[in-house]
Amino acid sequence: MREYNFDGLIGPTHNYAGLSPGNLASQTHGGQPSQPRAAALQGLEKMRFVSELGVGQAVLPPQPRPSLRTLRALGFTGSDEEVITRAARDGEHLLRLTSSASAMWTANAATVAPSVDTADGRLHLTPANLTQMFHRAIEADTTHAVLRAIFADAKHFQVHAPLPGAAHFADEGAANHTRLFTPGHKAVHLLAWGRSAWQDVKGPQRFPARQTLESSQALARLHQLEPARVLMPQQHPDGIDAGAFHTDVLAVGNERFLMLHALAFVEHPALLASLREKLGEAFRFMVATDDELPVKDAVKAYPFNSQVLSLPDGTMAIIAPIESRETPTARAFLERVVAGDNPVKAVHYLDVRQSMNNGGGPACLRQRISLTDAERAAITADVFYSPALHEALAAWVRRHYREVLRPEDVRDPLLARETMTALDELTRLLKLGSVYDFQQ
Ligand SMILES: NCCC[C@H](NC(=O)CCC(=O)O)C(=O)O
Repeated sequence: MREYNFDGLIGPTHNYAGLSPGNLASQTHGGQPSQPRAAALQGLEKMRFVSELGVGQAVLPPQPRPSLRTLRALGFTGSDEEVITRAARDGEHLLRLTSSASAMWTANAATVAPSVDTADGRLHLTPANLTQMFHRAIEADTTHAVLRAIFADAKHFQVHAPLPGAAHFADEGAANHTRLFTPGHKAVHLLAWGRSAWQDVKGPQRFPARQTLESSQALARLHQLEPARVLMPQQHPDGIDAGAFHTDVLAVGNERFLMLHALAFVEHPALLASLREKLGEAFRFMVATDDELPVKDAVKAYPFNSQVLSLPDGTMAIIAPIESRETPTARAFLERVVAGDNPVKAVHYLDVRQSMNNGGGPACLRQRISLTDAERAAITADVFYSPALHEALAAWVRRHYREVLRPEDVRDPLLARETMTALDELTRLLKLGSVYDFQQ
């Protein structure tokens, strides 16, 4: 098995609309101009870096925005241009909600269980319904279509439908999922959650908890995971109230290593004890206390939203956002990790600032999918990273993306046209077939 990081290609409408309460970066940068072209190229550079480390890399496409399908479903009629002009008359907010390039954060696209962990020996994927935030909920249908197109071979893959219902089964995908394993032990899946639909659990006071316990339970069932190898910790309500809207803002794990902030989970010492019991002596962890790394710094600098990657030489490397190098407490923690008794031997700081300014670090930008050789061979879409694909995608970005997008630009009907032209070309470049509603 080899892990592939499926990064979201940042879409042409990348903008700062302040859409996510509880996500402090989104709130802070709302209304500022964005740089879609630079954003997409930053994302591609991260893919290049990861690939050059010898780690599997692949790409997932952006989604059509503004979502004309959504605007039509809300009653705006006429040609594409008329739909946008009419929606703009009702104010900019609806256009902002339907123009977000938020599908770039593919950690939220789905939750995945590799075939070694599932009862039927197939790889299971469930697109996240993202019902907690309207601008993200409209991603689910297209994500489902894209995953069905890529993971089409039913012998190897099962792509489930997004979880049904609204608030009860709110699901944010792999941002709340961590898979850990040690030699000689089966993998353990951590499926975290922030609130319960039915049980009386103390949740955050200030900001919304996005994922429910009941969703995590449904994912464990759908993916046919062995119940004894699943743990469902609660995200710490104080962590959520400090801006950790997803688990991956305060915790990240890989194979036999987990690093976390003390406010990532409720009762983290008990969680670490059960992990030690399930994974044995080889399991390693590093906890940052609030004294060492104030949660405010962790939310601002995102050291836990790093990618922890297994390298071909058996060691691990951390890909952290440059904000973590600029924040002394975050940097000191990462340096302590590298010096500690664990497999991490290096930390690399990368610039994904365009995405960071909306609350998405290196880990948010990727969906981890472990594939056997046979599974990889069953995928016919051209989504696996290569220097040639990089060149083609960078040229595509330069051809189609605007340099700057101001908040009021979402009113421009040309933006939708440009995006459709770009995405239509992209589906051919990636050999995806017709996955978008405007292609039907
Ligand atoms: N995993 C990181 C997700 C970040 C994402 N941000 C946003 O949607 C901000 C969009 C805006 O405000 O323009 C979110 O909060 O779900």
